[in-house]
Amino acid sequence: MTHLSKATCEACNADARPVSDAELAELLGQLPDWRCEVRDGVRQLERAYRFRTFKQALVFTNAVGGIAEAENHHPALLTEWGKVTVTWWSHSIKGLHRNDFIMAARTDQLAERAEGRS
Ligand SMILES: C[C@H](O)[C@H](O)[C@H]1CNC2=NC(N)=NC(=O)C2=N1
Repeated sequence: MTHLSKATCEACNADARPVSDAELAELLGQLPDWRCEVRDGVRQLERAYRFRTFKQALVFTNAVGGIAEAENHHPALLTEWGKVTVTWWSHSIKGLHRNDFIMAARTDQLAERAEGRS
């Protein structure tokens, strides 16, 4: 089975299939630091990363923006002093697609290489 971070996103349109409850559990098992939140009935994947400085948080924020642009799949990003909260979901299906788990795994890869993690 391909690790999520090595998988590629597929084009996701309004009739794409959301992950099932069983797939959600299985995919979350591969992303132990992420949690599933439900906001206005929309399932979202979320993780906070901590940094020593705001500048390092901002550098990481821009790096996540870079992979989002490359894959045309975009997160919500909350950048604070010492912390970046990343939230992935698929707007087109108002829920979670396999793409969101791929991008969460790719986000973890960026974090592993980021400066100033605390
Ligand atoms: C037109 C463009 O491809 C779409 O709007 C893309 C852009 N980025 C996106 N990002 C996310 N998270 N969900 C989407 O449905 C989405 N759709």
